[in-house]
Amino acid sequence: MKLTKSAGLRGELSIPGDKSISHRAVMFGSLAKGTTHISNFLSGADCLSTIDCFRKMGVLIEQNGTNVTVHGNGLHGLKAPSETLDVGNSGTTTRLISGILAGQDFETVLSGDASLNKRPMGRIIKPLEQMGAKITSVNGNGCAPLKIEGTKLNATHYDSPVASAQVKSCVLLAGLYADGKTSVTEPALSRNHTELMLRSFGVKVESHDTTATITPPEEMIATDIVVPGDISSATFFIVAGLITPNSCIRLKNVGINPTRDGILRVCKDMGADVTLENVIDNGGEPTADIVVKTSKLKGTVIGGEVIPTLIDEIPVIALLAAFAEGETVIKDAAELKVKESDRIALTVDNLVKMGVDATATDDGMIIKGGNPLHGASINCKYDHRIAMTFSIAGINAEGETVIEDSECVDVSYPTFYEQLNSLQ
Ligand SMILES: O=C(O)C1=C[C@@H](OP(=O)(O)O)[C@@H](O)[C@H](O)C1
Ligand SMILES: C=C(OP(=O)(O)O)C(=O)O
Repeated sequence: MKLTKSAGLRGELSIPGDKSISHRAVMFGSLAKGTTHISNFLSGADCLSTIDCFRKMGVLIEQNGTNVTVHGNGLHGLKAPSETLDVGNSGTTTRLISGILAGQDFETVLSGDASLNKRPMGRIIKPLEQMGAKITSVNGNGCAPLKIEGTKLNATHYDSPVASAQVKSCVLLAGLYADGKTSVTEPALSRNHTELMLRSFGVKVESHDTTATITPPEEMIATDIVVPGDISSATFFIVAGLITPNSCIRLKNVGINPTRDGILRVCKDMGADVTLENVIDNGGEPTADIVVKTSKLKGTVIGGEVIPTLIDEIPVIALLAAFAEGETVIKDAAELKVKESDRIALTVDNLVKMGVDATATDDGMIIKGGNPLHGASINCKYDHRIAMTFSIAGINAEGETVIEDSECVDVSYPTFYEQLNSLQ
């Protein structure tokens, strides 16, 4: 993909469905009794991997674009797959499904693409083993492929060393099959979509501060899910609207769950002109239209408890910081090193390539704003969020920017370039 400087972005976008919520709707619908209708489903490669895995375990799932119907098999109705489950590029699919598979009465093997098979799975192997699960890293390196021999599980309490919704969700989902209440405490609250959605499927889940507790149900009951727009996807256009001169963009129907809204807090701290309209409280997963205008920005410090609420947005927040006056420090974000790529190194390297004063640190980065950007050839290492971040950089740089392997945006945002073009 080739990009050149934009004269301004104007118009409105309907942001595609939330990736985290789309994954969970398919998983929980598959385990429920009855039919779950999902609307505004994210038809991105990661969520399609989740559909594929459950189809291979005998669940009838019909997909018609953003409408998905899941004919659930019930809590104990999954069938042994006849082949390895392909989790593609998706950490969420891998870690959440592992919790479910640990409690089945059959064996499965999970494997993904080159990036996925390098990501750490020890973080789920440890708590699952504490519950009595039989789960092994086939190559003995703590990564996928994973072999999971389903078995009876013991209820447990797990103190997670990381604020990770994938780890928390894995343990809670294994808890569906445990012999009593299972709880997880995390160092800071991560996204709570699992807790909220399990409740809407009739499961008792209690949340107190950073602890979530599940009581294993007899059955889960199907329900309909309307997926809000993905705030992580919206953030590319929030940043684009703020840094591109002469811009005014309305992003419609974006999920603003407080465990996901850190970007809005950062925008406020940086002095950005971002307003929320049509705020709707959908019972736990609120939505709003986000209106963004070109702004004069100032640097800030981003760290601590806000980090899990904006973890996937950090590469593009770093770009925002490059257009702010003064220094921005991003800290407590070492988790970025174990995403689809090392997002600290790759973000900083590519920002520097485009002329930004950016330095990587052990747990984040320091960006001094104000340097003009110039075009560059960007190797995104097949990381969708890096490809989109540097596409937005490209429309704000002198000369031409080329994004290699830009098709990887399909992982979370297949219509990204179409929507970007519609604003020019
Ligand atoms: O639970 C989820 O849906 C997700 C949790 C986050 O990962 P971690 O749990 O590893 O922080 C996030 O980065 C990922 O994109 C989606
Ligand atoms: C980290 C991400 O996803 P996952 O962990 O599901 O691969 C992401 O979408 O940025």
